[in-house]
Amino acid sequence: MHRTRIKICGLTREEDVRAAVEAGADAIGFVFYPPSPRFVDFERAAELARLVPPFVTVVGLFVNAGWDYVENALKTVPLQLLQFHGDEREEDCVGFGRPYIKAARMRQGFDLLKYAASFPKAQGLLLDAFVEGYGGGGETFDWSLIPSGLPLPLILSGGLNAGNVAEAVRRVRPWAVDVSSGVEAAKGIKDAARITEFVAGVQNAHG
Ligand SMILES: O=C(O)c1ccccc1NCC(=O)[C@H](O)[C@H](O)COP(=O)(O)O
Repeated sequence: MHRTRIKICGLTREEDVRAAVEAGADAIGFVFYPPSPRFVDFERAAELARLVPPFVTVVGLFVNAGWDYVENALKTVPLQLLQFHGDEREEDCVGFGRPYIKAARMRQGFDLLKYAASFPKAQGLLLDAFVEGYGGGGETFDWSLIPSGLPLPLILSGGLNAGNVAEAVRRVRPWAVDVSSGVEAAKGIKDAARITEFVAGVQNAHG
């Protein structure tokens, strides 16, 4: 079994970036969605990104953002991967000169295979729970809704934490996991111990 990659999302503080990198995160995410309690502006994100060493991917998360907004982010922040977490279509996600992943908001009756087919250029599909406010809600979804035969690497998210991530990895076998609320002391404030426990939980899943 491959090593499950780990992304920690919604970082706003220097100590949290350091804690994520130190714990072994493969990627860190900045939320560029102003209504979010985890929102950071581009200048702040650029400062935080300076703390990220090589081979840890810096991801920018957008929700229904305009073209100029994403372009401006890219001018200021060294983003290596774009995460589109809203109602974007394929044509809204390509053309920025960066790979992208697309979030799917999982719920009963949602046709994930059809959805995946509408993002042929995506590098991966991030499965999140359907929550008000688009994401970062700390809620799990029914993992049995995930069909087999997905054409893209699967990134599992939504309500993961140190207590459930090992079971999630064993059951779903995702390429990667993504967490925000589950490693927080408060919204936007990460907790170093919870980050370390979460990473250990992923590693435990591999036996
Ligand atoms: O974090 C937010 O506030 C947010 C707002 C709008 C869209 C997405 C958002 N976050 C997404 C993530 O942090 C993760 O990709 C994922 O949803 C995990 O969230 P959580 O359930 O809190 O672990």
